[in-house]
Amino acid sequence: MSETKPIDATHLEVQETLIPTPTTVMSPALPEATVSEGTIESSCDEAIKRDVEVTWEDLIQSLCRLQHEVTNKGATAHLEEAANAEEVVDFEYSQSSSTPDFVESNDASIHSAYWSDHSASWNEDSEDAEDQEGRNGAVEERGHDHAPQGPIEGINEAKPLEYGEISFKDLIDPENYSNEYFELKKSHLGGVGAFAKRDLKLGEVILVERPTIKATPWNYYEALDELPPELQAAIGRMHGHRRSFDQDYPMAIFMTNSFGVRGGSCLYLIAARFNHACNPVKTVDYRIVSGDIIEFKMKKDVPAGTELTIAYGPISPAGLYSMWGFRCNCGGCRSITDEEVAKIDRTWDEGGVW
Ligand SMILES: C[S@@+](CC[C@H](N)C(=O)[O-])C[C@H]1O[C@@H](n2cnc3c(N)ncnc32)[C@H](O)[C@@H]1O
Repeated sequence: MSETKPIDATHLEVQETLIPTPTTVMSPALPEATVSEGTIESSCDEAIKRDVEVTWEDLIQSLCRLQHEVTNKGATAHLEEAANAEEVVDFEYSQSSSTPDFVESNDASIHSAYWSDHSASWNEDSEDAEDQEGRNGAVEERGHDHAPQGPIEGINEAKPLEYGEISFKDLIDPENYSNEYFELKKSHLGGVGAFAKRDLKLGEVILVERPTIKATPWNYYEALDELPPELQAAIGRMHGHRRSFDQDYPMAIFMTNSFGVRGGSCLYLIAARFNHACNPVKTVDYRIVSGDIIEFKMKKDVPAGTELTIAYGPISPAGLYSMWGFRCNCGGCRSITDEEVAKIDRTWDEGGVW
């Protein structure tokens, strides 16, 4: 088990705006962010309602709108910046993300984001813009005092770990990771999940992690090649949901598990193991600080043994099915119907969303 101790992270710079979600949306030529201030609906839902196919353009447009809704003022600038640079724009997985308060604040059915916001704020429950600004300003003070930290036993034992650095020993065996707060083990939701080892309290920071890979879909394979074989093997064991027939498994792993950050997507071998629950039900918020360090904080009190969940982003149950391949049954959302599933499956049969 990794040891933890309070850390002094006041020097860390908090990232301005982040979109948390384990999902990344590729957009070499990013569509202009046509935004509305109204209710957020995913393109999948919209398409289903309109009885039309889900198209790549629908999805991108909807996510752009979501991003704007979530980050309010900040998103437009981010999108424009990304478009100018022809960058990938990621929507955290909400393995996205959601900006501060982001996801949750905007749509009851959407849940804050897995791969969260580009902002310093936690993707927790809604707060008004003024409050968010205040929180952003106060981030350093309130910040990292409970965060797990090294040194940790194992290969790196002699060298103190940086803030959020997970030991190599843990990274090459992530399925068995455990710290003071939670352990990874088999989940009834699917695959591996994170479970509270003791009663956890609202506000406790339970995980801080640096990315093992920070990349875009265009340089992901090179980044993967540069890792030690043990880390490549650990990544190769992760779950990957293929979103189209021409997506290979390594890319599916990256897309299923990475969180969008400014300028790319980050793969965190521990954070990626948290399963999804929609906003009202999720128990953990997350945010990105210093560009690419992810922090998970308890959103509510939970008893020992509870599976800990984050929201994969501002996304509907239909979107979750399309992007991550599961039917959300968290109790906090309207479950996707068999008819909707069949419609999305037909879209895949005809070539996938993107
Ligand atoms: C980022 S991974 C989460 C960790 C994953 N369970 C594992 O074993 O590595 C996302 C995948 O976990 C599963 N998953 C996450 N949340 C789920 C949920 N609420 N219900 C069912 N499956 C879920 C889906 O297979 C999804 O594609």
